Amino acid sequence: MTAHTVEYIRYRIPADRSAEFLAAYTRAAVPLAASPHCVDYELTRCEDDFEHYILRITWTSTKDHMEGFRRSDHFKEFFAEIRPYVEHIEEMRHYTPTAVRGTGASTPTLYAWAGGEERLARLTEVFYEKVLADDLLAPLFAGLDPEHAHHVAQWLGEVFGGPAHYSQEHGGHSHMVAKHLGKGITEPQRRRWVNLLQDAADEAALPTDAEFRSAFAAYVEWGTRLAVYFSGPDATRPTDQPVPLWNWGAAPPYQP
Ligand code: HEM
Repeated sequence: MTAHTVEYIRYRIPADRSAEFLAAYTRAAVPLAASPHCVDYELTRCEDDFEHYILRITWTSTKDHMEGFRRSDHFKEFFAEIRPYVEHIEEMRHYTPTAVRGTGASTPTLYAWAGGEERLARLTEVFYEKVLADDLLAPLFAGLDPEHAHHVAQWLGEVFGGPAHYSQEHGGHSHMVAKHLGKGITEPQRRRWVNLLQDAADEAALPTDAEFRSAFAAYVEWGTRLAVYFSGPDATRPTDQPVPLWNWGAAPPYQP
């Protein structure tokens, strides 16, 4: 779990000042968003009592908030806008996220959207038929375990938000990565793997909408480049990590 902290600031703003309050916060949000210590923020208004507002700010840590943001020029700009409302604050405290968190089902997982277990099984079946008939890839997969296609379908299913069968039955991320150690995958082989998987996605009738295919392609690009790295001379078996969970939209940049 991350060390992020969530600050809640509860305001009670007299009804006749709410328009200027919202306008001030719209301006204050600019330096707030510009702070490298701010992860995200949201100001919400109570539906039952319009005078009540809650501002939620996720900080990289309490220390970053108190010693980074509070001493920065961003804070000076921010505070200049919201100073008139400080007297209307009812609570201003930091909260530590607990393990009870998650997302709801309002957006289907990539797994569900793709067509679930059956469609991914079809994908890998078609794909490995192509791989075994391919001049560049067939030598890498000589003597392939007949269960391989099924295992890769389980892996993809878990990555795309489906059941955790791969982790439960095979050992998770480091187990999968270790399967590539020492294979010496070349860039032309990686590119061929990507191309054949995209062809297989068409043949196995995976959804063709732009959103699904861009998320799918992004994962395949990411995963194959990792496979090349871990198959190379400098790689060692990584420590145990959870299976990566891929989602819709852009992935955030990797920041160690
Ligand atoms: C998104 C990219 C990739 C994914 C998700 C993936 C997935 C997997 C998984 C789950 C296994 C282990 C299967 C098992 O547990 O039995 C595996 C093994 C393997 N993968 Fe990949 N892989 C990827 C990229 C690549 C690429 C680019 C190549 C080569 C061009 C490759 C070649 C192999 C080989 C040779 C094995 C070992 C097969 C064996 O057991 O003999 N993989 N891969």
